[in-house]
Amino acid sequence: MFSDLWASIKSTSTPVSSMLRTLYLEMDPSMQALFLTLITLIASLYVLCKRKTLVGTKALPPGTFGWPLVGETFQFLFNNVDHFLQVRHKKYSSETFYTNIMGEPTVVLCGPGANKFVSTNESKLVKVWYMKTQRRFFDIPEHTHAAKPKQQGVSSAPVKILGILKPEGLSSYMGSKIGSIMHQHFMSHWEGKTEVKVYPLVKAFSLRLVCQFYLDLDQPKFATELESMYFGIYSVPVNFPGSTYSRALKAAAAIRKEIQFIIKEKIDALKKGQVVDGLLAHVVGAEQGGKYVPRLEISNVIMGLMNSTHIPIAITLAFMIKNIGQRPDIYHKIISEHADITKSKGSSTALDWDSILKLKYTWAVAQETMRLYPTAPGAFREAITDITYEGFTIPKGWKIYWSLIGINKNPNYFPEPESFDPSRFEGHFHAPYTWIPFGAGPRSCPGKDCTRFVIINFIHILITKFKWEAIFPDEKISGSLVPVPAEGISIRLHHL
Ligand code: HEM
Repeated sequence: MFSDLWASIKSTSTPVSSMLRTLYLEMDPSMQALFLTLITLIASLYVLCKRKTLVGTKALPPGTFGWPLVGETFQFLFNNVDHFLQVRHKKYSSETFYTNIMGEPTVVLCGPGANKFVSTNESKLVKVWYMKTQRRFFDIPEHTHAAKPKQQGVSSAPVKILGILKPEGLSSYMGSKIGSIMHQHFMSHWEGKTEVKVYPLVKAFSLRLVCQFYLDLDQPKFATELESMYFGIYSVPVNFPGSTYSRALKAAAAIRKEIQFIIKEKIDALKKGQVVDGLLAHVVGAEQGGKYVPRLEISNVIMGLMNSTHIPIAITLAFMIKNIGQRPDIYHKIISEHADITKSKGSSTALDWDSILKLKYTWAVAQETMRLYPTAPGAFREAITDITYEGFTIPKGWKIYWSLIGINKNPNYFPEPESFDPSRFEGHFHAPYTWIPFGAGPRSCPGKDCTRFVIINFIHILITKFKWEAIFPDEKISGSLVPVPAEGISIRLHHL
């Protein structure tokens, strides 16, 4: 907090701040600490007074700002997110409340009404807002709200990548790669084993996939860095040595440096007229106004995609495998669904998109997994103007935390919410806007089809080669905002 405060004094250039700066620099270290404590106290009092004024003048939803400066950031980041929401829903008997997260006055919205409201008012009443962690890791300038590239038409690089994520691109481009990656993965990690730990294995698989797919690397890299960065997004952005945030910052810098180096290699090869293969070469080679797309831009897009793909796919696969292993009824239903496809295709090649679409029950199992073990708990927006929502005001400039999972375990929307029941997603659809793991509206996830493609392909190979059961069905789940299998999910394997 002190370092942030000092950083903001350093970066502002009013006469008062220059005076404070001069004063600070002339003090000895003990006086400097006292000085910062005093400033913090004064700032807290100021924030308290300002809050009183804000709360007094607007018809805000119920809620509290929590502690001065830190607000309810710690409860949000470190309590289980379901608990954070449930406590406040009970207290305020509403799916809308205000709080302070990451030093920002924030209204938390959840429920079908909120899902429809936020997703249909993108760029009209709300715009995307990134936490400091995201801005620092992905090099997003403070006031950039990263409108979708295809809407702005600025850069062809991200558009080219996102095009490949569409179903037709997935089958033709990713299909050939994923087939051989899965074959090698199962040969080296599963074949011949009688017991395995699933989470480390599926992480290794998805790491290999992202390295091969996005960077054209045969040898996977960045295992620790990508994980640090992913979980560092939900950390307190104070950069002291050893903190989650500091580790994640270092990890992001290391990944960016390495990716830029790989991009440079591709550019050099292209300049020499060599034939360069792979998605990255395809993007790097795309010229904009006679120039190659800036390296920084490409590396940020690639980092974002690696981050969105690696851990979410691994966590979803791990919990899906665990639940299938605990439920013979689900296992048998999946096996019979895959039998026809296996007969016509064989089990060692990747399934094409048409086959993926036929495997509806397997997707229902994945959907139920994402309901109970969601990897994208929510997203931030900023109010572009004073917004009236359900009779309350969300003042202009306030942040909105759009909880995508707030009703995932609400019995009004999902009866017997704790039971793993894929049939909820079969045939009859749940009510609109009740289940949106990939978001909704113009900023919804462009990786939804890719997720479905990878997960179903993986389960297809697994189910046609093995039968399994979970060794510790009651294994604990760690993680507060994103669920992580605490012990890695051990299963007993039987080769078919
Ligand atoms: C379990 C898997 C996944 C889940 C649950 C998920 C969820 C989400 C959600 C909820 C958003 C919207 C955030 C918002 O509204 O601000 C999002 C955005 C995004 N996702 Fe995914 N995602 C998954 C996998 C993927 C994959 C595999 C990719 C890449 C291939 C991907 C790429 C992206 C990108 C680039 C965005 C930003 C879109 C934008 O800002 O317009 N995601 N994801």
